[in-house]
Amino acid sequence: MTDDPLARLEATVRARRGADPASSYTASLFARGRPTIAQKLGEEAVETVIAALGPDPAAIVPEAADLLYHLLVLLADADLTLDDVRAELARREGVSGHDEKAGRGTA
Ligand SMILES: N=c1c2ncn([C@@H]3O[C@H](COP(=O)(O)OP(=O)(O)OP(=O)(O)O)[C@@H](O)[C@H]3O)c2ncn1[C@@H]1O[C@H](COP(=O)(O)O)[C@@H](O)[C@H]1O
Repeated sequence: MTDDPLARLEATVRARRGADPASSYTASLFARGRPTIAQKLGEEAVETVIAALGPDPAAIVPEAADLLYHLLVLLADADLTLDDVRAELARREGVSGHDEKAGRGTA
């Protein structure tokens, strides 16, 4: 078991795929499908933006947690993992910002 709560949450979310929707909010999201999952992610992104524009920076934290949770659900629904995202971030480390924006990054 990892010490990283985000990695533990990823494993829990992935384990909810195919579970009884009545037993778990995560399973109910998978049952509702990709459009609903994407919509929920968008809503949580907006709530994070609203918190960011408010007076209390600490209010961003719970919204960011909701956002990350729903991103993990989306990744799992697409059979993708945080390691896929880490690999993309690592790839970008070797690409200049200009080339990346122009879509000329090296693979
Ligand atoms: N981290 C989260 C987490 N973050 C946010 N949420 C849920 O995301 C929902 C977002 O709130 P909304 O008001 O937008 O949604 P809602 O009105 O409740 O429901 P809908 O709009 O989707 O119908 C809330 O129901 C939150 O409980 C989460 N639900 C579960 N987890 C974790 O996921 C794991 C699996 O949980 P279960 O699916 O409950 O087994 C556990 O580790 C949980 O801690």
